[in-house]
Amino acid sequence: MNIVKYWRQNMSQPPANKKRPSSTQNIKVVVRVRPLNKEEIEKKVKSVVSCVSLKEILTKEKKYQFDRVFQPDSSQMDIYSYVVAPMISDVLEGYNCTVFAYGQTGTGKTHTMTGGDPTLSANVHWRTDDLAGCIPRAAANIFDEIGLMDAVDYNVRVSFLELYNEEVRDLLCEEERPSPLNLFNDSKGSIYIQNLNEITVFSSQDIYILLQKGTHKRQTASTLMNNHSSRSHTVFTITVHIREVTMTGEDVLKSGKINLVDLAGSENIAKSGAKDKRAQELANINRSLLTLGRVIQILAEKNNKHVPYRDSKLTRILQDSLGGHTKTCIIATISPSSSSFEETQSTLDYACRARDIRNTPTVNEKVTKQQMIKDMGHEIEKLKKDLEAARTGTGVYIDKENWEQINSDIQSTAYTLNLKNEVIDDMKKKLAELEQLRDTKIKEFDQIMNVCMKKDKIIEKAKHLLSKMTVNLKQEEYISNYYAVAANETTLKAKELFETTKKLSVNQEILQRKLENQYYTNYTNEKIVKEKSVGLSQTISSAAEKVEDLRNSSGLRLNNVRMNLDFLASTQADAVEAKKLSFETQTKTALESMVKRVTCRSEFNIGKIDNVLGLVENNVQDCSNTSSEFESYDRNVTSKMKSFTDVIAVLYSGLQQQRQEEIQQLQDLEKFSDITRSRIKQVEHFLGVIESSNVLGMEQKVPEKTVIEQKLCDMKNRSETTTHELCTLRNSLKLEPEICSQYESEIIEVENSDIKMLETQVGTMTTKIDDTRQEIASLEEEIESYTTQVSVLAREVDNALKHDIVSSIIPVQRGGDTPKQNNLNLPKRMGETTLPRDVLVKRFKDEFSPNIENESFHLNISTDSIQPLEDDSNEESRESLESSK
Ligand SMILES: Nc1ncnc2c1ncn2[C@@H]1O[C@H](COP(=O)(O)OP(=O)(O)OP(=O)(O)O)[C@@H](O)[C@H]1O
Repeated sequence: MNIVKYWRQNMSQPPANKKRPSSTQNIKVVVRVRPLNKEEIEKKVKSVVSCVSLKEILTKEKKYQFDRVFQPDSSQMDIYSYVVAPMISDVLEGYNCTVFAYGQTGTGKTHTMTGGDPTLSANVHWRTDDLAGCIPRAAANIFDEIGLMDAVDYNVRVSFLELYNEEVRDLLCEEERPSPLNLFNDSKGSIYIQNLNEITVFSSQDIYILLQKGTHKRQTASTLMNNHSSRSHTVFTITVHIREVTMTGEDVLKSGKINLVDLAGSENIAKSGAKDKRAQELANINRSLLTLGRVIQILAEKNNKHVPYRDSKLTRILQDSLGGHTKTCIIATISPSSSSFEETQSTLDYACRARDIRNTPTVNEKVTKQQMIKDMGHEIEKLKKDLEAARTGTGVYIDKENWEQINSDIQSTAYTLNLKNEVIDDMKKKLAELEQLRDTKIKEFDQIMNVCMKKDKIIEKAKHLLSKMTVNLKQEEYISNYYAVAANETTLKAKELFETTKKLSVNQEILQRKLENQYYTNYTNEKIVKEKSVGLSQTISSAAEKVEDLRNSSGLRLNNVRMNLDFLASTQADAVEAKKLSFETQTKTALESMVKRVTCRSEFNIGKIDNVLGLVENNVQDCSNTSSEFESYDRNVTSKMKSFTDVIAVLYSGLQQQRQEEIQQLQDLEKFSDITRSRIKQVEHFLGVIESSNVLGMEQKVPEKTVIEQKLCDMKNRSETTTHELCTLRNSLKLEPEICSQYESEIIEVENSDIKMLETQVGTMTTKIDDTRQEIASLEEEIESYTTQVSVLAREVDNALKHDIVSSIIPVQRGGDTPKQNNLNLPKRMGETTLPRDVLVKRFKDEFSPNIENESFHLNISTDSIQPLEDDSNEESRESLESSK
């Protein structure tokens, strides 16, 4: 086993467990815009992309940013220098690198990766060759670089495969029946393509030849978009193995490779016009590109989703280059043509997404010579054991052919096993994916259920709203019908009004003429009234003067009457007062003389008189208690009685003798009392006369009746007291008849004089009352005459008004017949047509509310069903109008 074979078997991909940790970096993405081709120039196709800067490109819709943008005039070398050249040194350092061209068909992928026929420019240096693409340049560049290195030993190997209709083909295989190329995941997780030829090359020329050979074998076809359209994806791989000696003198083997991928162009089937086989090719191309796009999308999103590398062989082959340990660069090729705008936009979006993919480029492990010897020693040992077993017959000896057959069977079994394992792995992964998908779907289902429930609620609400809206719609129909009827009615009313207005204008003219006549007549009458009013006012003023005179004269007379009455009242009061005083004085004097005589005549009956005197004293004290007016008199009597006590004592003896006389006197006193009583009656009679004579307020002016009655009452009391005393005296002392008669005569005298005086006073008063009556009668006559005069004056004024003014006023002349109001045909219900909406809505609800909830509710409104509003409704309308105001 040579070194290269060893490497191929053990180190073609860096083993996962032997990789050194490295930093991640984004995939490099550049855009190359091809120039307009001849055809496009002829058709004067417009360019729809513009390179704004080295890193920005602008389409008519969007601006994109990339690691670099190559304009249409960019050279092949420009692309190579920026994209591939840096990778060559990486490859030589032990990195795996990948460059792939992606883009719409005919945009220059093959031109960029391969370029012109490299064998034709064999004598041209790759740097100066204008046509050479990235692959021949990389080949030449690698050899240049290796030549510059102090490599002890190196090996450059090339493989070239194509992926056509999901089938891997070896483009460098010269066998007529090539072995099938199967993809394996080796024990280290890397992709291994079984039976793929790797041809060792020693110069760039070797590579050019192989490239040319392989390119010839590649599936191409002429399409509408490209005369030499590649119908397959190709991967051209240059692997470099370098043996070098370390500082410690140790031999190490390092390896790096570069994959140069030229993808088949994505294409619109309709645009391409592909049919049958070509359509099948295109579908496969598009499917694999779609998977590549999905892988890029998932890797760019970085959401730890499963990356579907296994969905296509293209992505399986490129697995390590996308999100793996490879340094990767994508060259997106686009056409500037406006006819390809959609594809260009799609390619740019695709490329833009790919910028987010992050790889972790890792240097392949260098293998030491010792390790290699050790591993190879193990191998030799195994083979030795097999040989020994064969020689000694302890093992199994098998014929060479059989052995090869067994080996091939083992290999095919291993292959099948591997396939099965792959299938199992795939199924496990798919199972995991399905479980994940199931969980996701359950969550989605729950979410959908929630959404459904919400939607159900929304639908319920919508239904409710719909029913409401239906009712509203019907309500609107009802209202609009109503308004239509109302509009018709209004039109009719308007016509009626128009006719009425015509009639009114005629009537107005008649009324106008009447008014003018009326105005003229009123003006004339006003003038007449003014003239007559002057004479009437004079008459009224003379009447007023007369009334004033009468009022004055009657006032004077009334004052005289009043004064006379006042005088009469005052003189009467004075007379009564004087009479009172004289009566009291006389009574007092009479009593004093009577006491004196009694005292003198009762000397002999002193003991008995003591008793009588005590009684008299008690009586006098009683009299003083009953009347305040007699207090002073009582005190005098008492004091006199005291002074008389001594005298009485002296006279006591003589009293016995005079007893008979006293009895007589008592009898006389009784008579006196009778007379006094009759006088009192006379006074009462007198008072009655006075009372009956009160006319025209005289009652107020005559001395108060109550006062006289009081006095009379006092007199009665005193008279009774005196009578009582006399009785007592008569009974106890047997008063002498002489004394009594003397007393009687004295008292009669006093009484007579009093009565006379009273009679004269009464006569005077009667006379005065008669005078007053006469004056009142004359006054009444005067008032009557005054009333008569006033009534005469009033009649005069009345006559003047009736005859003088009214007879002078001109009667209003007729200006024509006043039109009858009945003739006017005015509309009676003008308010009906302007019925407010609120009222209509209320009426609608009242009429149809029981049916509104019913689904089958159908509003069938005929114009007949709309009745004019009753008074209540008018009231409502007015209320609603007011509220709306
Ligand atoms: N940058 C460029 N400068 C000059 N000519 C170019 C450029 N890019 C492409 N072309 C020309 O355009 C034509 C189509 O190019 P190419 O075959 O490389 O496209 P493609 O993308 O590989 O197409 P497909 O996907 O169909 O294979 C070729 O004739 C090529 O020479």
